[in-house]
Amino acid sequence: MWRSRMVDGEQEVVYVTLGGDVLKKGGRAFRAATADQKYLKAQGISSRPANSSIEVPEEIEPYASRCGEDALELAYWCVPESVEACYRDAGIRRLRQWQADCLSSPEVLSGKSLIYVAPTSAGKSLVSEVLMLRQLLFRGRRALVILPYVSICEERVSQLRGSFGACGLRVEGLYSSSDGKWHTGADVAVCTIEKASALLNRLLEDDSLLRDVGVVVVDEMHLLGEEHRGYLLELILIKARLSANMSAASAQGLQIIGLSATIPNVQLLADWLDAKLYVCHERPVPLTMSVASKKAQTPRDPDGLVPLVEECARAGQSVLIFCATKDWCEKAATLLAEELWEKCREGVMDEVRASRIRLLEELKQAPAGLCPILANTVPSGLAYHHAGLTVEERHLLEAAYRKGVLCCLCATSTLAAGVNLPARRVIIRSLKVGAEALDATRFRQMAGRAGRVGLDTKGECILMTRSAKDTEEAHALLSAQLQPLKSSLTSQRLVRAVLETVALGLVRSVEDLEGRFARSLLRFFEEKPAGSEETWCCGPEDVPESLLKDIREALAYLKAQKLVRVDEAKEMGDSDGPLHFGSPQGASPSASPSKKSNVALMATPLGDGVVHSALRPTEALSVFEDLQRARQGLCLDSDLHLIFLVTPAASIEPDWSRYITYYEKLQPRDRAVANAVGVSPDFLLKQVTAH
Ligand SMILES: Nc1ncnc2c1ncn2[C@@H]1O[C@H](COP(=O)(O)OP(=O)(O)OP(=O)(O)O)[C@@H](O)[C@H]1O
Repeated sequence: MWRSRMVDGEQEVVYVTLGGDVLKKGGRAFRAATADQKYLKAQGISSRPANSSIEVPEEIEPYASRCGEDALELAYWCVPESVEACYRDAGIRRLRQWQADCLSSPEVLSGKSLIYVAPTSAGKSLVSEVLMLRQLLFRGRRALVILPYVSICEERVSQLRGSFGACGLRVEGLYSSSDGKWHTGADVAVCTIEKASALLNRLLEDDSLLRDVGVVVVDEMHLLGEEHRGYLLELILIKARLSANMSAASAQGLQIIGLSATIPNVQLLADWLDAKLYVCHERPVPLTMSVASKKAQTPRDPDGLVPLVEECARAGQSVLIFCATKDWCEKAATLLAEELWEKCREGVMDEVRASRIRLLEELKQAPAGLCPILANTVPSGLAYHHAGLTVEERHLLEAAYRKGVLCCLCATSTLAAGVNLPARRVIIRSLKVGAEALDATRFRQMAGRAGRVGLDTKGECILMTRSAKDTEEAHALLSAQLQPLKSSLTSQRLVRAVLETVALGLVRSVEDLEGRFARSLLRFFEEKPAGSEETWCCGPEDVPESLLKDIREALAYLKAQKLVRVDEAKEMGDSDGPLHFGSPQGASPSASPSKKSNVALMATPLGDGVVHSALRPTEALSVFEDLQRARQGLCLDSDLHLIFLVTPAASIEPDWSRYITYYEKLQPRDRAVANAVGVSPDFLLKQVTAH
């Protein structure tokens, strides 16, 4: 394929050969392109999009002569030589046995969805990368990678650029301040959940989802059950699959690859996505877990943290300490630096010492300047790490820890869920995370950081306790199972799902909503009666009553808020009705459609606006109400009204008695603005009484 890419700010045209080598535009590239095309034509593969995919790359040169018989070789899976070399540089020479077993399904290699489960640090990313490469190189499709946090997105972008870049593939990160546009030249988009949802809506509007995207990779898929963001992840997959089933391109299909932690009902995910399930329990570096209860220690170190760190410091091993709060992190780093100052320096190579001094200089140059705590701790190879640090500071400290310049980080739980920074020993100092109790999911994430692949022969996790009750709870945590996955797409979240699917034209009638849409929900698979039909083409028969009731309520709400219109007069005919899937294109639906419920559903302009805003319907309606009020009279006497209008909608609950104190101090003109936007004395009184 010919590609255009930016190199040092200059546009450069390159040819990527069949074998994945990148050649600059010129005589050699043209000769290679002609030879490749001739060869592919002889194999019956034309350059027309409909016939251009290489279904069995193992039969095509140069892969045919490279792939051999050994499934642990990257070449066996048709990874181009150039990419293989990059993996080798990163320490990946051969696949692990479980990785090869997981890939070894012919159905998955030809595009069936896959859910796989493996312990932390098992090397889950590599499996998804091999499958992505097949879609990108041999089918000419694009890949969407969805990750839960910005920090992991950054890490994955640089890792994928390192490996995929070698064969001319371009990787784009869509998170934080990115404009969220997937530029045409980029083959892979790496996004957070929120950006992925907005991006998908845009792709669906352009009708380019199925034409372009061949694979969606979802990391940490068990987050689907998470209350605040999980529903958005479910909605992304619902929209993608509804679209895949509607498109004429569905023959090519959309492959969903989900990486999940061990949850008791992981089979549910596979059933829902009609995916193959692979489960591996092996950890490349064995993990031991223990509880350390408080012993009589020094007044400065009542928990006995210092000896646990000292043991590793003396052996030159790295330690991660998880603390409940930011304050604890800073205090722990200070305490350890003071207590271990001399010991931490013994045996430290001059080179490391010089690197620590350089790190201090770099921190000094960072926009926030050098924090006095870090100034004290870094020379001993210690630092704290929490959300109070700036992005630059965090990057500097993470890089230093990775290189071994720092040997101990005192961090909050966000580090466990974010970047990949393993340690020989993980110490969890409390059974609390902030004010909340430490649950099994977070505990596993933290413990999973123990043991660095290739560097350690084992990993250790020590859970510190302060009382007999704590010790009992800690032992329970060691053996605790994660909670079974349960859909969080309920009430107002279900309202959003109905609105988005209707506005995007993925659901076009009440029958469609109660049939195909209902069957695309994870809840349908949680609640469906045994033996019920699983095909998408059925109507509401078999859909559990409670689910139908909730969907009808969501629709009633949307109608009442004038976000969706139900056009009773317009019955959906065969030409404009929902496509019926699971049956050949154009074949009549197997379930006889009830004409009565086959009435058209469409979003109103306000409904479309709500979807475009990417806000929750309730938030968007409240913004709309504010804007309508502002249209009747915008108060420019002071800045308050404008500030109110541009403040992002957020569901925060203020301290109402403090709020009243501020309200009482407002100038009369500002108070008039407050009254005009609905913050009246009556309203405030009600809030104080209610809370
Ligand atoms: N076959 C392999 N040979 C050597 N190293 C490997 C192999 N596969 C993966 N790795 C390395 O193992 C480390 C962990 O891999 P990865 O981040 O994919 O793990 P993971 O299973 O996604 O873990 P987590 O759940 O913690 O994110 C990485 O440094 C990766 O380069």
